[in-house]
Amino acid sequence: MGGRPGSPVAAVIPAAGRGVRLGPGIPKALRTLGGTPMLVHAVRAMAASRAVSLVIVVAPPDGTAEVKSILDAHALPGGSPGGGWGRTDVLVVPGGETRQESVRLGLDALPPGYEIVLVHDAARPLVPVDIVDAVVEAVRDGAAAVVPALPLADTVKQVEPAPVAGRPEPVVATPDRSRLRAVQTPQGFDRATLIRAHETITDDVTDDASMVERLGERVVTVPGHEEAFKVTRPLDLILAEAVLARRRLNDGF
Ligand SMILES: Nc1ccn([C@@H]2O[C@H](COP(=O)(O)OP(=O)(O)OP(=O)(O)O)[C@@H](O)[C@H]2O)c(=O)n1
Ligand SMILES: C[C@](O)(CO)[C@H](O)COP(=O)(O)O
Repeated sequence: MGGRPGSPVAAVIPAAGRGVRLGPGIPKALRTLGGTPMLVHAVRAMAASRAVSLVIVVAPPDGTAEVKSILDAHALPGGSPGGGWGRTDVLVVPGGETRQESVRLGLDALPPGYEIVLVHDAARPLVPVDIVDAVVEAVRDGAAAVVPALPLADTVKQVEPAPVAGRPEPVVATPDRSRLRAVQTPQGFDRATLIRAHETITDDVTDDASMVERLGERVVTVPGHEEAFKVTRPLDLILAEAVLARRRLNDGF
């Protein structure tokens, strides 16, 4: 592939999940971190990259108006009309039943001209801009799909799942940990490849890059970052608050 040096970049942020594993409450993306909704942190993280000129937020299906008003309330003063995020425009569309469906609905709203697309979980609010830029650069250099990845700290076992949760599960294999990676977002794509993947793969998958793999296309990694972790369970929220507090201390506000 020849590379896409100057292509404008759009980011789709799926934010329509309920956050069941985080516990009862409002949708996860709207829960606050340091007093600011997680989704706003995620939009800021994308807009912090000079490459990203459009963010498409995929909101809970019954929460589009609320998400728009939250984003308006946190927009920068003097931003572009309807956007308010400096160089970056922000659109809000309703999401679906699964993450995969929400991403597809976000892609349906993608205007022409954006040949590079990032997909970033609202649930990864603290991803550093260097990771966003590294993913963009790798797609601009010609990769069809790019994922930020980290080595694992734990040994991983493959099991025969128990019919009842919590019961012992027979271990069937221990994959070589040195060849495993935990992958994060933003994942970056050549637009046409990502759209073809979403049109072709209909069974449930847990990330967009695996859909591209199933097309037989090459997916590559760039180094991820510990602070790009996904807020999934209650302890993650405590960790995210601590990371944010440390950043604010270091930045002097
Ligand atoms: N129907 C869905 C489900 C998930 N997501 C988004 O996909 C990202 C990753 O999903 P996850 O962390 O699993 O979030 P939830 O689905 O909200 O969490 P849970 O599985 O605990 O309910 C989140 O930003 C979430 O909002 C989405 O846009 N639409
Ligand atoms: C896309 C992802 O964040 C990559 O690690 C992850 O697969 C999302 O999983 P979830 O169960 O939808 O949170």
